[in-house]
Amino acid sequence: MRASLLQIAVNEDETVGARRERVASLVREQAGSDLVVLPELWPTGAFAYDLFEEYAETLDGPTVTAMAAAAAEASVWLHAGSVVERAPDGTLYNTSVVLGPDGGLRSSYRKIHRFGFDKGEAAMMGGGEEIVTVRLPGTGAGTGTDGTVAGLATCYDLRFPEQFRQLTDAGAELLVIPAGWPARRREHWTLLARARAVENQAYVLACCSAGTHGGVEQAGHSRIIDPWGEVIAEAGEDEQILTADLDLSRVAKTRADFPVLRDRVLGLPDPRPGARDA
Ligand SMILES: O=C(O)CCC(=O)C(=O)O
Repeated sequence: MRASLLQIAVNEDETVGARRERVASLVREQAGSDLVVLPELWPTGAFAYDLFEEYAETLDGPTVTAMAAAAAEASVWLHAGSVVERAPDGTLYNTSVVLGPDGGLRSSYRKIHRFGFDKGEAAMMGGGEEIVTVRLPGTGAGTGTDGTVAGLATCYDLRFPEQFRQLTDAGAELLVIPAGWPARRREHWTLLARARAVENQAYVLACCSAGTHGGVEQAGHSRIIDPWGEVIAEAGEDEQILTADLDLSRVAKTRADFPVLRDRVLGLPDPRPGARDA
């Protein structure tokens, strides 16, 4: 599978509409890749809270429509990062969408762990309630059969390993993580993305924004990490396109050769009473 991560610069001197057109044209240029990935909330910026209401959209709104057309034109699977979704009851969600090579909506995922400690996204948005995997027919080790299973998570979710373990249990071989991670915690971004690859023995596609918006400089440093934890491609701090060829057969091979997932002890006992005081 050839994967391309588009580390988009999200700056305030570009309008949402202009960025949408620019990103659509970048997606169209990725013909030849199997899977293209965009960052979290790239239309507005993950920290541009004042734009969330104005640019909230349904999943047939302007961003998803433009991305669907671009995916179909390039004939690629497109993880279109996330958008501010307005649900029928008016609730806003940070929702990732996956579009097929024909432009059809194949899956969506509402970010479960909202960032902001009761402010920002955590105050403005509802939290997702579903663990989401999506099968990408025509890609990976299963090419020609049933394709790769991707597990979806977004930005702050990266800090919650239990979500990724559930994705692995649901069959994920590839973990796709769009983000708008702040530069001031870049070390956490790179460390945790690698940890999720090692502990789940899965490929990780971690796609962050670049630029600065809402007063928050973005971390960049998008990464493609293999199931052994090796970083096979890494971006710098500016807008960049990162492309790598993934050998999805390495997921099953790594899990068979070094079978830590098999060695899990499920249902660990409760802590021994009083152990803390011993
Ligand atoms: O966990 C972090 O440090 C950053 C998370 C974040 O920026 C987000 O989820 O939007």
